[in-house]
Amino acid sequence: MILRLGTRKSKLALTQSNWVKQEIEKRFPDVQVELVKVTTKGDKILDVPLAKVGGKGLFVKEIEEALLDGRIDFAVHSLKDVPTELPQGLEVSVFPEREDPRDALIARDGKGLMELPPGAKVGTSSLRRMAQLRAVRPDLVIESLRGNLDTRLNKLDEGHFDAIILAAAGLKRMGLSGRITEIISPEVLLPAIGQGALGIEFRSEDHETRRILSSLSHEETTIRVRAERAFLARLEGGCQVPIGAYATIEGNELTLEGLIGDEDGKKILRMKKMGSVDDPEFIGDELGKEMLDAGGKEILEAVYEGK
Ligand SMILES: NCc1[nH]cc(CCC(=O)O)c1CC(=O)O
Repeated sequence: MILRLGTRKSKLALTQSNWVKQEIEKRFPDVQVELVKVTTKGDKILDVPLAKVGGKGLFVKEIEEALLDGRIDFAVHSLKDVPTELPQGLEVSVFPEREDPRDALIARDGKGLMELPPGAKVGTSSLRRMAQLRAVRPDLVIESLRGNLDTRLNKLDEGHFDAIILAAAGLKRMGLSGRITEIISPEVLLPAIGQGALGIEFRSEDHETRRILSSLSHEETTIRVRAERAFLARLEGGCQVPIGAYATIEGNELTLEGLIGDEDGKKILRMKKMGSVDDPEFIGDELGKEMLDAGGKEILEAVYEGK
């Protein structure tokens, strides 16, 4: 049997898709996974800060069209790029074991975040990173940095920046963890919702594909990302607003920490909620509600108005 896996063409997407292909073929000797390359809008617009392009799901829309058309059977996404609302008939419900969810600093001369000289130029295009960086190091000059991983590292190496911030997971998956000069603690930079996790998307009615993909599902990852994504759904935010959420599990207890900030890092609301691992959606939704009521709503409205 052949399963067609729709993938973006970036090196990271291909690495992730090939990893899933291998894992499936290892478990199901009579299944063959065939990669089908799909170009997304997010891959074409590489010169404009993503926040300005707007629109959720820039990296997934064309892939979802291919899924709905039946040109492909499933797709592997970086979960943090996947909006909470999906087209009718599709679902993202299989989550393999999460890679490192934290952000990483890559500095040209090996310095850590707090050792960067005053006024150092730091590249990132994520509003979440920008807001939190400005809160701890208001002196840094933060500038937009887009493009795939190689492009971003090249811009650092060419001297356009003193340091850049990237998700540790992408670097690790590509074998580039040697470039990391500091893994930044979630206490300083709360990660993006779903960062470091993969989400596998398929047609809800395709039971055979679901059965095969389910074998890759990782329980702890699934509980954590379900809580984080319920928080995101309550905030109705895409990755274009300064929000983050990070879930951890100890025993039967789930802790979810959420963040809502404004772009200049002047207002940052950070709250935590704990509960049972049995109901991650409840914890995510409740934390979202509590944070909106505690001033998050006003912060988000001001961010949206500025656009
Ligand atoms: N928004 C881009 C994006 N989407 C997924 C990753 C890689 C890490 C991951 O799987 O979370 C990245 C790059 C980055 O943020 O540095």
